[in-house]
Amino acid sequence: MSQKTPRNFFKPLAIGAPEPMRDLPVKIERMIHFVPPHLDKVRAKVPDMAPKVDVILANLEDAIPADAKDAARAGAIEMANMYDWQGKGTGFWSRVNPLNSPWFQDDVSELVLKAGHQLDVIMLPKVEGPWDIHFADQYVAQLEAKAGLTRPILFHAILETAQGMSLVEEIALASPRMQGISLGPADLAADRKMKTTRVGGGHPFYRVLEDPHADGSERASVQQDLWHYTIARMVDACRMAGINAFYGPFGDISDLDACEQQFRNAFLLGCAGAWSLHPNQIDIAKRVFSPDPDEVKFARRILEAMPDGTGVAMLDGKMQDDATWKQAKVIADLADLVAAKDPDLAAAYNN
Ligand SMILES: CC(C)(COP(=O)(O)OP(=O)(O)OC[C@H]1O[C@@H](n2cnc3c(N)ncnc32)[C@H](O)[C@@H]1OP(=O)(O)O)[C@@H](O)C(=O)NCCC(=O)NCCSC(=O)C[C@H](O)C(=O)O
Ligand SMILES: [Mg+2]
Repeated sequence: MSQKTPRNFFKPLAIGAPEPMRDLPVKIERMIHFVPPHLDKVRAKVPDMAPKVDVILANLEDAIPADAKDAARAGAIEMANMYDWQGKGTGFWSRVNPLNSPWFQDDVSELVLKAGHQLDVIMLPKVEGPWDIHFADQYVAQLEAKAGLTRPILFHAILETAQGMSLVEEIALASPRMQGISLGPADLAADRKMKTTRVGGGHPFYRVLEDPHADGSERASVQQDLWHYTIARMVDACRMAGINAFYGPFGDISDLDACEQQFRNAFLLGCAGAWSLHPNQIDIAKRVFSPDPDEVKFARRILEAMPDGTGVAMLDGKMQDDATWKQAKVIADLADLVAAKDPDLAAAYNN
């Protein structure tokens, strides 16, 4: 048997390392806000930004120049001490460099040994298979033991290679540390040899054309979603493993409408949040990944109409049953989490 036994799955991988979590913390993670830690001007904004977002991520990988990797790592460790992350509830994550890079070992060891007490999640890029998670899992356990940490640091994998895509279910199940997976559309497009230089969103050439008309009139054609299959499969793998799926970056910073549409597609397909690369994407993610007030009120009506979650009811002409009760529960529970952090939305959900 190549799999660990169920009992061994939750055994610490180093003597002295904290017990792996059996249940993940329940948090809202509507936006994972990327910060380039080597830029003093942007890093200085962290204490002001932290209360306004759900997660701040210190990015050490792509978008950080090779000659700034040490500065970015030092900046990330400084960020750990710029805010009371564990006390105030905003997630503090860091995206480290790839496991085969010359920077991975220093990234992970310095983050865990010097910032582990504040670090919630390590984001692992370019994950090829469960073996990457297994390696990082034991390496981090050794470092946690050395640092005397009492809370395990969780992992978030980026789905951005064709091999990783083919093994996404095994990646999702590879460790108790797994808390989520994000789509990385740029690297995945490159690895798949897709013919687009865009970071997420659609492409004007990816369309469906209507059949020819007898009268030769112009045929309607509609742009299609390049990412539907990928996001849907990622969501299935994550939900099967009891973790959350996330849409990653939307690179056209100036196109707020297309960003919102891409985030909304991901939300409707089951994603819990998205990356925000720029301040102008934070409110888009907040708006999209918080349930709509009218949807919340209707969901609560479904729960009230079937208190024990079984049977059938008609609401506004729509059939409700055990399945829609579960759908309603997803929306109502998310609304409760959002309302606890966002007084404006709390008011909108309750008026
Ligand atoms: C994309 C940017 C380089 C744009 O920065 P800039 O040119 O400075 O934008 P603005 O002039 O509009 O900035 C306005 C003010 O906002 C501040 N700012 C900019 N970015 C951030 C930020 N992320 N957090 C906080 N504050 C930010 C500027 O400093 C300006 O402030 P002020 O002058 O005081 O008004 C930049 O946004 C950026 O670097 N974003 C992060 C990009 C990133 O992390 N990319 C990597 C993730 S995507 C990826 O790796 C692909 C993925 O893996 C895949 O494979 O798909
Ligand atoms: Mg990438």
